[in-house]
Amino acid sequence: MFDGLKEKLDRFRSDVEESADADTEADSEAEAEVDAESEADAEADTDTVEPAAAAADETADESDDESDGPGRLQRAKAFATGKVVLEEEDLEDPLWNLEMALLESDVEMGVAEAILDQIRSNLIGETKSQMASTGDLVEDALRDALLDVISVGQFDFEERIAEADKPVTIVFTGVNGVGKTTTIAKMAKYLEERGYSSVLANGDTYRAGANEQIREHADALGKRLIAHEQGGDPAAVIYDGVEYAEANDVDVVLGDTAGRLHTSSDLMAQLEKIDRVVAPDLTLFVDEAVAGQDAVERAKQFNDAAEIDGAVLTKADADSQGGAAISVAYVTGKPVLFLGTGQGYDDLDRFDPEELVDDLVG
Ligand SMILES: Nc1nc2c(ncn2[C@@H]2O[C@H](COP(=O)(O)OP(=O)(O)OP(=O)(O)O)[C@@H](O)[C@H]2O)c(=O)[nH]1
Repeated sequence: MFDGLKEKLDRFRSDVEESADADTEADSEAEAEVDAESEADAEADTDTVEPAAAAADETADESDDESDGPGRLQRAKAFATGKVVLEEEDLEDPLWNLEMALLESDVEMGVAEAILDQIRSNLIGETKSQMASTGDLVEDALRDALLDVISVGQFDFEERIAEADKPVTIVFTGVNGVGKTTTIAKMAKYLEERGYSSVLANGDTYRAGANEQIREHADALGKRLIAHEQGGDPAAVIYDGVEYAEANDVDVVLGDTAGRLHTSSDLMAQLEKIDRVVAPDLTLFVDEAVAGQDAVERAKQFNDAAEIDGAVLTKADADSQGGAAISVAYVTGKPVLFLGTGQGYDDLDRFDPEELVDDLVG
């Protein structure tokens, strides 16, 4: 998962190391020069001269140093005390390469910029002791920057379910073919393992064969399915699911919806009606991690049209880029809550930003 992105992040670390180490060598030579010059000056000063001439000499020395740039002197001094200052010029090329790498990985442009800004402000002027390598500094800066964008809006899903009045109604939205129905089945299993019963309600009354598809999952998992005829009212199906749950002490209603395009005003009217009729506790947007920027754009559009509470990204097992996983929360302000990591019912992982960042950067 996200292997391509991991490699690119790793390359950024070695880029900065190379760039900073090249400067460190130059600084070490500069420091030797500074030392040699001060020794020579000290000798000359003791041998000679009038105080006024010595003051003039000092001024000349300072302007010599400034001609090399104040940063160079600061770095030479820092080097002498076993510390090195990272400067903008050390990061210029590596940051440019990182930006390209993030965009190639389908990270949304605004998200890539936020990551770069954060890294820049974390690293520039940063000193490293001999104990902390440049690589460690870069790793920390990357970790902070990624965590900032990935963990936007996170909340504890299980706590939310535990605390909500039962039945809890969760509606799943998203375009078709991305793995919505499979995700609902996985969620039923996930909840069961945590002690919650669930009923499935097929609000996808649009697509021929949708009832059969979800029924297969319901049968395989031993779950009750509420379904109406094709062409029926999706809000009515989910409403029946809620009634069934109330009558039978079922904890969670998992409502599927038709996966028509987000540009369809029909679909949005349908979601609005579901909102009015059953007031879902959570609306989860489902899309494929592998769809990259397209998934990010759809998440934004769905959220604009019918507010979502969080996202599930499926097929993360087949995604080496990671762009959607990194971008969706920052762009929508709503958290990624789960990753689909395979076709089996157990392949639904709680999205843990820290774990993901450790995996990407560690
Ligand atoms: N590798 C992998 N495949 C997945 C994952 N989630 C779903 N799939 C597969 O994706 C395909 C489509 O999944 P569905 O659940 O039918 O998609 P859907 O969004 O419900 O499609 P519609 O019902 O047409 O809207 C199926 O073959 C699933 O097995 C996942 O996390 N990883």
